[in-house]
Parts: sequence; structure tokens; C-alpha cells
Amino acid sequence: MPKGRFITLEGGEGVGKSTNLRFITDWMRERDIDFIQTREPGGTPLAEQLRALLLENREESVDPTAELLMVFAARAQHLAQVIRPALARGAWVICDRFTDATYAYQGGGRGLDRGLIAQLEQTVQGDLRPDRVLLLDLDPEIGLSRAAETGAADRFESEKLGFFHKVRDAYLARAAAAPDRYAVVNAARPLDEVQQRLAVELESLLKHP
Ligand SMILES: Nc1ncnc2c1ncn2[C@@H]1O[C@H](COP(=O)(O)OP(=O)(O)OP(=O)(O)O)[C@@H](O)[C@H]1O
Ligand SMILES: Cc1cn([C@H]2C[C@H](O)[C@@H](COP(=O)(O)O)O2)c(=O)[nH]c1=O
Repeated sequence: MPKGRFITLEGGEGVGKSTNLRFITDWMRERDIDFIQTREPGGTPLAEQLRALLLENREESVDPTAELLMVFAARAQHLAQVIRPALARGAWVICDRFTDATYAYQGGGRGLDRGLIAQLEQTVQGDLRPDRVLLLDLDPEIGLSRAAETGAADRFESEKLGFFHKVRDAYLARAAAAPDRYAVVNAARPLDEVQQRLAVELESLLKHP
């Protein structure tokens, strides 16, 4: 049976995830790879409803622990309904954000305890972790100005610059701690260069399951 791969695409706001997801899915289609594209928070009707609740701007401030639990509630549903079944049939899964975003946004940005995040990760995912995390890294000032061109700011995008520096630092710290599983891609480089780098990572995943 073919072995699926679990790939996640990560990074701060406006780093080019949507643009590069199109490149990645085209790359898979050209190789006749059985794959699904999905995202977090979201990926099922219930998880998409939780996403809308998490992203919408609201008067009431959101307690960071409530935010964390909503993220993991969406993830539990997404894993059960979409990710685990796809991997079980041998498909590749390319997911726009996953638990590294929780370590970066709720851990780094909100300052929640990493140990608590790790406990929830183990409870919700068991031993399942992405095979490769493609981390698009960019100075948040550049990312936010790119993101501003694509629409109105949601609840996360409305945070202050310092929040996004903490998010970036948390992502980079995770990548530095497990360099075999993370590919840090400089998203400040021209798009064709970014995509050449992504292609190298994808080829290596194809050759070395
Ligand atoms: N390497 C790059 N160099 C210059 N501009 C880029 C690069 N990558 C993406 N962009 C541009 O940056 C903008 C944001 O890209 P994109 O929407 O793909 O980012 P995103 O991370 O998905 O952000 P968001 O979550 O806000 O949609 C787009 O206008 C895109 O064309
Ligand atoms: C998975 C996950 C996501 N977030 C935040 C990060 C982003 O601001 C939004 C998702 O929007 P985008 O279209 O991917 O930019 O959700 C988070 O805070 N924690 C998470 O675990």
C-alpha cells in the first residue's frame, strides 16, 4: 500500500501560504499523487464554524485558554473526519497550518504554557506529527503589509507587531530544535526562488518516505 505523507505549511501572516499552496498542489497533481488539501483551524463543517468564531473580531476579549481549547477542539474533529482517514488510505495530506501554529500563536504570541500545549497535543493527536513542516519565514512587518493588501484584518491579524515577533520567534525555535522535520524557507526571497526551495523539499519527501 502507498504510504501517505503529512505535510504542513506554516508561517506568520502574509508569508505567502495561499500562493505557495497552489504551487504545492500543482506539483502533486503533475506527479499523480493522491492528496488532499486542507487547513486549520477548519477542514470540516464543525471545525470551520470554530474557525469563524476564532477569527471574527469581537467586543468581548477572548481568554487565551478558551482560544487554545477551541483550536484543539477543531483539530480533534479535523483529525477524526479528514486527516486520519486520508493518511490511512495512503494519501498525502497538505495542511495549511497545524499544531506548530498553536505553539507559535497561543504559546509564543499569547504566552501560554508550552507544557499545557504539549499535553493537549498528545491527547488529541497521540503520536501523529507532520512528516515535514514547511515554514515560510518572514519579517512580520513585511508579512503584515503583504496581508493588508489581500483584505480586512481578522482578530489575529489585528494584533500588535510585538505579538507577531513572538509568533515568529516561537516558530523558529521549534524548527531549530528539530531540523530534520522542518524546512525553514526565506519568504522574503522572490517567489520563484521560494518555490524552487519548496520543490527540493517535496522531491526529498517523495524519495525518502
Ligand atoms: N515571495 C514573495 N515575494 C513577494 N510577494 C509575495 C511572495 N509570496 C507571496 N507574495 C504576495 O504576498 C501577498 C500575500 O500572499 P498570500 O495571500 O499567499 O499569503 P498568506 O500567507 O496566505 O496570507 P493570508 O493568510 O493573509 O492570506 C500576495 O499579494 C502575494 O502575491
Ligand atoms: C491552526 C492555528 C491557527 N491560528 C491562527 C493563525 C491565523 O491568524 C489564523 C488562521 O488564518 P490563516 O488564514 O491561516 O492565516 O488562525 C492559531 O492562532 N492557532 C492555531 O493553532
